[in-house]
Amino acid sequence: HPLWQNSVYDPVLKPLKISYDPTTCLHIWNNGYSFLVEFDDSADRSIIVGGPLENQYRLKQFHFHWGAINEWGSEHTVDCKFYPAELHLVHWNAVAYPTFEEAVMEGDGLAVIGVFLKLGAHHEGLQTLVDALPAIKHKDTVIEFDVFDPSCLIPQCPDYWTYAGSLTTPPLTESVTWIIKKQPIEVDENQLEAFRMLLFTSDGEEEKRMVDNFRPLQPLMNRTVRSSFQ
Ligand SMILES: NS(=O)(=O)c1ccc(C(=O)NCC(F)(F)F)cc1
Ligand SMILES: [Zn+2]
Repeated sequence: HPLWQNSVYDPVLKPLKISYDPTTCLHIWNNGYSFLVEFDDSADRSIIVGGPLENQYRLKQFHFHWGAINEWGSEHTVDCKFYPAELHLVHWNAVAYPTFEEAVMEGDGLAVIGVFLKLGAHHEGLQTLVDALPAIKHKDTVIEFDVFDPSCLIPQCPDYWTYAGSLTTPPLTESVTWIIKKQPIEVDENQLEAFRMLLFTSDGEEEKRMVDNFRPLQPLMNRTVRSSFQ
């Protein structure tokens, strides 16, 4: 969604508090749309609270969206500008709902932190993920991933935009409180290229490179985007 132009500063918005336990990391896999790092969400061990949220939310997985070239790839824009990639950290409201699947259907069910990736310096923390990608080149391949702290992918700057939105892939349910960080993280060209080496296709099928796995921009309609900063 086009951020900034239609956003209004909300002084009531609190800082977002993020506390992840790196040992809740389970595995990294290629689901045929993106690559996901999944976490053990059977207890409140990796959670976010505060910001625009009423409850605390549990981390379930994170994944990315990216383009075939650096001119586009993100699912949100700032000043009409796309970033080459966007990270989504997906959390669910385990206080209000017994399962993730149920939370997906509720207006306050999910909270997704969006982080823009921009071309720049090498990102040490991301490299750990990049090194695992060749092992999950094909759809439905998975490798164990024991310890990873996703906080290393979230910029220090506390500023964010927030709005009530939806999943960006089917079933597109309107269950997401979006929290988009203003500051991007920097990654280098080799790291972006590593994303583009993944395949949408399974082993043995005709290879289709996993690129442009983003939803096209959607109209904001009558939604208000609030900013935590002036
Ligand atoms: N790209 S996004 O909006 O962060 C996004 C986040 C999560 C899901 C997801 O879990 N879909 C599976 C479900 F829930 F069963 F439907 C889809 C999209
Ligand atoms: Zn996503």
